[in-house]
Amino acid sequence: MSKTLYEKLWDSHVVCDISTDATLLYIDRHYLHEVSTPQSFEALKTDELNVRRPKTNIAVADHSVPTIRNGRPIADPQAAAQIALLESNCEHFSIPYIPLDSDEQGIVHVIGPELGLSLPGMTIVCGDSHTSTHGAFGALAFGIGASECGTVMATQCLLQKKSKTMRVHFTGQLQNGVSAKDLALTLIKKIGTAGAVGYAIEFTGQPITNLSMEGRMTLCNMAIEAGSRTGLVAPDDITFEYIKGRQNAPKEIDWKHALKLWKSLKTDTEAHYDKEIQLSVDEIIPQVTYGTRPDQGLPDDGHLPSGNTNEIRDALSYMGLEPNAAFSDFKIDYAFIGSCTNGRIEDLRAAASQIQNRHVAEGVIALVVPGSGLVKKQAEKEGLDKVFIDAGFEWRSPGCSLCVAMNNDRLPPGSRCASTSNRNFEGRQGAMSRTHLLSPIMAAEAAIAGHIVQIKNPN
Ligand SMILES: CC(C)[C@H](C(=O)O)[C@@H](O)C(=O)O
Ligand code: SF4
Repeated sequence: MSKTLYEKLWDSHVVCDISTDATLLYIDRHYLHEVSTPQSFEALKTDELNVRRPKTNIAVADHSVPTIRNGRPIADPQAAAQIALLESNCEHFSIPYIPLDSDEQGIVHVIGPELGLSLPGMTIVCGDSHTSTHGAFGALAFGIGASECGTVMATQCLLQKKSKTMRVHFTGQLQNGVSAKDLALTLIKKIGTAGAVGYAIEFTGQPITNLSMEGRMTLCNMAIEAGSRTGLVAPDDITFEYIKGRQNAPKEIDWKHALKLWKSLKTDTEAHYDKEIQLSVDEIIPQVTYGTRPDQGLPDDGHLPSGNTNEIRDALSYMGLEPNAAFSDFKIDYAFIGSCTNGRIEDLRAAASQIQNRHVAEGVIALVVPGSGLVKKQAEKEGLDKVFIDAGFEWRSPGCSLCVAMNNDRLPPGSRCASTSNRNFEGRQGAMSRTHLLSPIMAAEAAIAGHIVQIKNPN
């Protein structure tokens, strides 16, 4: 029987079907961070359970870590306690933990792939909605709740309801300066934040297979912002090339066996998707959101909507914007380049190349926060840190940073930020703060101009 990639991944992990709505799935990899796990560890302790296979788990602190590290203990007592708890829980249950001072520390969705821990064909879970990121490798990856994290640790299994399948097929030729972030924002603008609820999305078509792994991760990362817990790209030579030689990637004979399996991970030609969407990328321009949901993308003419629904009126009012105003009216106070959406080396390269000896605008605070220590190291090797610092950007240490107001990096009320992150909800970057989602080159350009700019001729 012909199968989609999702069905192949699902079927190869079924332990047993419990009912039409519940299947017990085997879980290959569990990522942990400090925010969603305290309660799961507590449950294990209360029920006197052990972790079934400790080495399939890997933990790292990212959400609450300060991105200015000065060697002193973490000043914020809540963050310090959260991180200390993760450390002691990992020690207690023999779960591998990446310490804060390691080069390998970083945002969980950046470090997993980078260390060769996210591989094609796996089931990957984490108590974090952006676990969809790892689907870029042709893995069945999805976010789970805190109590489910405990179940996975204790049993290596999870009860799940099978999703319907959706193919998002891209055609055409990407214009210069248009990135995976723009594809994601365009799709979300088209289908809405609930457009893919209940579906596992598979991204297909030449513009997708042309994307680097970084680009594919950006796209799958944002599948959740369209309502889908799972984004998938079938693995190919670009995937294999990315994985080869990474710390935890299979080696020698194991690599050969793995490759054989991985090459079979694609949707059969006759397979049926429950829903199909086609998108031509020819006309896609760099995107920016104006509102308080990722699907509130600015119309392509660069003017805000007229505010003819309560929803749009409320969004514009929160964002401090006038109906019908033009693009360039979005004066910014902050620019943020980072997060698990756009904090990878390719993102930093793109932003740095946009700077071209120019300087951050007066009054704008611009942060570059590499997604991991390894990204930071690589960027420094390439001299990107110098490009950013010379241009007036702050060069920080890895963490979720301004993507989420759970650490020291926070926007003051009423301030406006051009941000490469994935969520623009009210208060996301700090109480009463305003977020515009966009790509790394758009963020760099906004930082320099002091307002959002429609890039016509990107470098
Ligand atoms: C804190 C965490 C559970 C949350 C998530 O689930 O995604 C966060 O990472 C986010 O981006 O909002
Ligand atoms: S970078 Fe942002 S989206 Fe990603 S895991 Fe951290 S808080 Fe969540």
